[in-house]
Amino acid sequence: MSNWYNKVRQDTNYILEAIQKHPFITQLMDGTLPDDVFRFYINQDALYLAEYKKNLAAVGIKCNKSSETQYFLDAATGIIAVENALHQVFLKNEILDKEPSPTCELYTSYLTKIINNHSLEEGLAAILPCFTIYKEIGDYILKHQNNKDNNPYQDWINTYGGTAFEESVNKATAIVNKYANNASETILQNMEQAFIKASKLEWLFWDSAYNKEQWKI
Ligand SMILES: Cc1ncc(CN)c(N)n1
Repeated sequence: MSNWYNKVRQDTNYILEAIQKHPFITQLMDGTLPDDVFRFYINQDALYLAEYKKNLAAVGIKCNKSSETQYFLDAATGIIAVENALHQVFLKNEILDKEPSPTCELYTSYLTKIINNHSLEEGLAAILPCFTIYKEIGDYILKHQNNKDNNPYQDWINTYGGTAFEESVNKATAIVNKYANNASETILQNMEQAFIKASKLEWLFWDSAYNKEQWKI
């Protein structure tokens, strides 16, 4: 049985490497990322997750098996609740800017478009990098950092490098692989395009946070 995720993971390796080398991630890893940049990111991430949660539920509802639907509904409440709690560690109930950055708007709108207007398989492929890339980055930082005792961003790193997140990522990946196994050649191509686009949007999200992206007008 072929493994769809392993193939697209290889095809998008260059995006993952670009994320690993991005100053947002290198400075997060060595603990020197400016506080205002991280807070900008957390703020935008809170806005992103509020929409992503709905997208997970929408994909889940379209799935054929009730266990798959249940998984995505649980993820929409469970994982997102963990991430929201993580945000509070850093934001400390500070009032959030309610305006999504252009990139945040682009990423959430892209997912909503694919999920609502395209096939279930493409929707599944589009939501997957949000799981897999964060796990990869969490694992990567945990493996390469040498400051676990005094990195101000350690709670963030531990969340995405942790086993609870890993289990959830593995389940999501297994569901997407299952649908890919039964998909036509055209659908497989569309799935790959959606996975690539969402992976690029992950890179863009960190880049936009690093530059504290604003609406130009
Ligand atoms: C933009 C983004 N992508 C992914 C994740 C991990 N759920 C996140 N918190 N934010």
